[in-house]
Amino acid sequence: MYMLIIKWHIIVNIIYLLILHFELSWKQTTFSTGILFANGDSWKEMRRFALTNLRDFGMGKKGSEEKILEEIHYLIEVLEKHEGKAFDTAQPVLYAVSNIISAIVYGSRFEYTDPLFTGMADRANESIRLTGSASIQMYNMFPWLGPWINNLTRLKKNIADMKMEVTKLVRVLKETLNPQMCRGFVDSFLVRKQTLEESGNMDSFYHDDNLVFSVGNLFGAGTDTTGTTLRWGLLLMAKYPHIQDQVQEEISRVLGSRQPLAEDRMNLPYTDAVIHETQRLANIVPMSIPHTTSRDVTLQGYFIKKGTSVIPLLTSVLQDDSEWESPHTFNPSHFLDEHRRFVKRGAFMAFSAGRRVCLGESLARMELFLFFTSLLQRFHFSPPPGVTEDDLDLTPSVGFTLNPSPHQLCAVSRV
Ligand code: HEM
Repeated sequence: MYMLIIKWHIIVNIIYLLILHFELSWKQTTFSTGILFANGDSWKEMRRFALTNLRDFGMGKKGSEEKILEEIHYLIEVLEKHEGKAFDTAQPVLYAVSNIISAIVYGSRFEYTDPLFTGMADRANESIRLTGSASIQMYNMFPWLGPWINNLTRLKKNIADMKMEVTKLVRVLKETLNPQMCRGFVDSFLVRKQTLEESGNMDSFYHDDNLVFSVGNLFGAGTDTTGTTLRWGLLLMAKYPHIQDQVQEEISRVLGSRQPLAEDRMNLPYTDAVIHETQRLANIVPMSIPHTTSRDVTLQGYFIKKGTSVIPLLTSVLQDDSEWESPHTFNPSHFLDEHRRFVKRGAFMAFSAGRRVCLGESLARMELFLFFTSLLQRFHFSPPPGVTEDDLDLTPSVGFTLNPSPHQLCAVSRV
């Protein structure tokens, strides 16, 4: 569907990229199996399993709301400790969202001071940055460059460390596994594996490698993305205080000081529009994830052979000037009608589209809403002393995802 919206000049770029990426070799660089880049039938089975189980362990249901609300409580405590002084939002936000995935995958959260946890979260974050680096992109096109690419050595080490740590955590869960009471995704995977093996199926997709990489991919895909979006939201609020005022006015009027819940979204149309507009403008996964055509296709006159690597440019939709009134400015009205009611927009494709659409969309949407409203209810965000709103830089730091450039904000308590 999104391919149809892409305009002519973008199509030309895609064709160019197709040629460049003909030798694309993601498997060699990052993930050899698991949900994200699983090949053949494996991805279908792993995706189906992950979707069902993540739903059971909280995604899109009451369970995830509880986990998110618990984590918000810890994040607020961390922000309060700064007592309104300037701090870098990156680490506290990253740790909070990492803990949501931890709770869903392992069945429990970690303390922010636990070195095992901070090591895993920091490493997952670094791996996303390395994956988007120019040298790794070059390696994807020309794998023979591998031995000369430092970032590749670093990325491979991160992946090996991640594999080792996940294996250790899985071992502990295995020792205490109770098939009647699954604590999270890992338990559920282990139970399925055990059941299949007991019935004589020793050759299923439920093997240790798929478990480790699925867990790694859930962390990789689910933390940096949500954390980065949330940080963009806070930065944009500090830069545009008149918009922050309107969000806070709506939250105070509708919720007062009570904890925001997922069901409040429909009564907070302005806040919802601000979150959507943040995702649209921040455009954090500009090139989505590379895909391969599963059959020959002809797109707007261009023939694309089966098996060709394709990079869908989400930017071309999220910032298409024929779809958005002011595509390059922060304008929450893009998602409001003349009665200030929230309106869905077909060109809002921050989570991509189609069969491989973001697997964590419903979780991410709930996280963004609950974190954003709870933080804005509690704090006023502003630039550090001596920095004006105009000085706050919206130039992204380029990687596999688009992060805000390093910055600090003040979170002044409103209560
Ligand atoms: C604001 C937050 C997020 C954004 C903007 C986002 C965006 C995306 C995008 C653009 C894709 C590529 C889809 C495609 O290939 O066409 C994707 C895939 C994926 N996302 Fe997310 N994502 C977010 C949060 C999450 C979360 C919280 C999870 C955790 C469960 C998650 C798990 C995944 C997985 C596993 C895939 C790969 C799906 C597959 O290959 O079948 N994402 N995401």
